[in-house]
Amino acid sequence: MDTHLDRGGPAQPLLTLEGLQKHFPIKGGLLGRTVATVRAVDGVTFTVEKGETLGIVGESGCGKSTTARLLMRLMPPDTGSMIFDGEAVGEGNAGGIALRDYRRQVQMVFQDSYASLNPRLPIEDSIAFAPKVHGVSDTEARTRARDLLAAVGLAPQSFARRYPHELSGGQRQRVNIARALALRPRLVILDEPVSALDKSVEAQVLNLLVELKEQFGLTYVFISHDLNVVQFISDRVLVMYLGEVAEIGPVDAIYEKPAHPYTRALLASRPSMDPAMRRTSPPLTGDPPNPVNPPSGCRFRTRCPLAEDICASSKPIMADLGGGHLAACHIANPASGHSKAGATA
Ligand SMILES: Nc1ncnc2c1ncn2[C@@H]1O[C@H](COP(=O)(O)OP(=O)(O)OP(=O)(O)O)[C@@H](O)[C@H]1O
Repeated sequence: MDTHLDRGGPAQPLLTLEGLQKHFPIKGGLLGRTVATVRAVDGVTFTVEKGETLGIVGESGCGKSTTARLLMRLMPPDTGSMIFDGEAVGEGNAGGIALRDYRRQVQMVFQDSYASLNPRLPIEDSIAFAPKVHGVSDTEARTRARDLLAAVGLAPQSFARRYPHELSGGQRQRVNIARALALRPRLVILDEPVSALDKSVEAQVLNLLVELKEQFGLTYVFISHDLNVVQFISDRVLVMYLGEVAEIGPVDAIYEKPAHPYTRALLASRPSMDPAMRRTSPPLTGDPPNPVNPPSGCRFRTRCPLAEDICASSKPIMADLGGGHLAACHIANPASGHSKAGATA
């Protein structure tokens, strides 16, 4: 029971991440010493609210998948804290939630529909596997697997005993979604779940995800480089650039009134972009800088058409633009004294 809601106060986020950092050492030389460090995720703070879909977008290499792996605790962060429903993650004996319990409540669906399925097992057995490991009886796990196959639109009587190679990519991804739901999670991390699918199948799987979220009371973190897909499925959107959060806010604010020049440039790079916005904001050019040695101050400044001196000398803080919309940009921050009308139009 949610006591915050009972008291009529603001709902507690399902997940709160504060100052999350993950750097990867690059080893070199005969002695295998660390010669450089990839700053894949570099001080990321955000919440995931109960029942929402939070989309995460950004160019390749900006740290989306590393963030997903941290959220799943497939690896520990170097620093930073994770609070799940009010409990510190990974601190079971210290009054928090143990990793085993956390990993049951948070599940993941990957882009590669083959990767999470054992090619030698009928799909029913793959779905039933995790519940059995968690102490569910064989009969109950099998019943659960068949119910989930039906829920994802694959009639159990004709699909349960099939092997992964006997399915299409879309059907396999439906099985992966069923597998992710088998432990009755509260949060599902979807990392590019439809990127490998044809457009028509993509729409079917997205609609299925929307239905399942409602049916099972789920919360989603949906990672994608496809801005149209993220716009369709998300309640809020987080924009990442070079390991940091550039902007976060309700989906309509991000798509209709993007404040960060990076978000504006990303949106302007879409083929379907509104020509009015393309006039005020040029599309992205070039590649992001190397995350081993990111630019000082604002990391986007080397590609930003609005950059000023302050952008090199000082890191922008997250400015609150109202209505849950925040952006880390000196130019977009009305309180900075550098705000330009064009930056928030
Ligand atoms: N295990 C690792 N060792 C070293 N560097 C890594 C490792 N994993 C990721 N990186 C680097 O960290 C940065 C962020 O990678 P990440 O995969 O999180 O980005 P991404 O936004 O998900 O990109 P993509 O969309 O291409 O998957 C990249 O520069 C990547 O090369």
